[in-house]
Amino acid sequence: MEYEVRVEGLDFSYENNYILKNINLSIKEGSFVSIVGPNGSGKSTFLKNLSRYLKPQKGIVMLGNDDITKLSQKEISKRLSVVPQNILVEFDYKVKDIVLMGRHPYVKRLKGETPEDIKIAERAMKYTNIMEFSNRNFNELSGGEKQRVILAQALAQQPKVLLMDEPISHLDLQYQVEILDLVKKMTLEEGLTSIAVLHDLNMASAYSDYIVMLKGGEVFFKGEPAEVLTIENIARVFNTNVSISINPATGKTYIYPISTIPKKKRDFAVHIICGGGTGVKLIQELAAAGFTISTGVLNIGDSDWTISKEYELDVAEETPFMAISQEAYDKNLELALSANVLVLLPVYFSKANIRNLKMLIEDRLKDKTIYIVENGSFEQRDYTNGEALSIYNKLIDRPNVIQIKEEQLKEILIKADENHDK
Ligand SMILES: Nc1ncnc2c1ncn2[C@@H]1O[C@H](COP(=O)(O)OP(=O)(O)OP(=O)(O)O)[C@@H](O)[C@H]1O
Repeated sequence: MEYEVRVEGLDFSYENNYILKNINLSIKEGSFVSIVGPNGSGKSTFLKNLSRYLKPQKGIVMLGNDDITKLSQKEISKRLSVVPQNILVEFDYKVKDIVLMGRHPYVKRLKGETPEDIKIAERAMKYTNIMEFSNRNFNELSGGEKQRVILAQALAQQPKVLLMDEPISHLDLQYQVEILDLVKKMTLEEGLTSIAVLHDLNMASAYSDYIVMLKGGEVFFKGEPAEVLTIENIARVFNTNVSISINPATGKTYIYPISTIPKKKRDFAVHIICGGGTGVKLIQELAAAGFTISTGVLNIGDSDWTISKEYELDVAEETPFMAISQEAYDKNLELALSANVLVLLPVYFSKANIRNLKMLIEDRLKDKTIYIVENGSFEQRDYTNGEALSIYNKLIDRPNVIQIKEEQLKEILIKADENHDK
């Protein structure tokens, strides 16, 4: 398969300060790729390594079939153009001259621009809707107008690859959509490969074929928008609670941030048996609703463990890959006993964590309401040769156990809390 941009084993550091670590990516020709990640995660540094403005200490960047280090600056400029984050134009050039500078890689020495160059620059100005101020001085323009001029210059370069660092940060909504529509159209119709640093995850979701999520200079997740922009991934990378839905108009993932300030602090305590990421969404929702939450037994480093720690919950924990010890079991039971209700999420059971299930049939918990969330068949989650299934079957027959869908859980717990307060 032909790849327009390929990055292999790229490491970059400023002096001894490692910024990018072992980046590997293959970006297909004609795709729209967004680079997302928190401030300081290395997005701009990564783009600068792609354009050879910065040179990686390790690894290679391929443009088509060529190693970028083997190409001359002029050759790179014919294939790749950059819309930088900070636009600095020291001399007060006219807009049309700045756009025409995009033709420099093509201009033959002593010959100057040809009528063809001028036509291409004008087309780029029309595309970006800046014709009306083509005779004005660049430094008089607003931030958004400047951003469009720089994009026009980049397009006048007729690149195969367009790198954009926060290209819509200064634009109002109309121009955000216009510019991203324009770039998207060029990827679809002209095979342009576009790689953009975007802060707005909803814009990234709407326009990208592929998203790369950086954290601490490493690729944390990459893939199609719906695979990358999940509640769990956003919580881990941005330390932020979001809820996600599918935009009915576009079919794309839509992200809503959730304030972490609980509307009401509740004494009502919920102990959640989870693991492997099954608890992330519920923990966020219940924490946002003000519940007192505990979790267990979770292996240290598991995504449910990580989010529990971020929310400073009480967690019964165990060393990774170890079976639940007596000590962890006792802590889990202690948390379960002090909670008002228990919740069992659809986790996989193996010999290592089967004690989480066994605990729920302890006599001491027979008066505690246990909500069980099932999302398929328990058999598929049983890796204990039937031992877990037989405990589970006993459990669901108990009068204190209620089977429930996960989406009903929050409302039921809110009601349970209100009844409990009366
Ligand atoms: N010229 C430089 N010299 C030394 N350190 C730098 C330099 N430029 C950036 N850094 C550091 O490299 C890290 C990554 O910065 P970078 O600008 O790539 O992040 P970013 O993800 O684009 O951030 P933002 O979202 O804030 O624009 C930061 O810690 C930053 O302080």
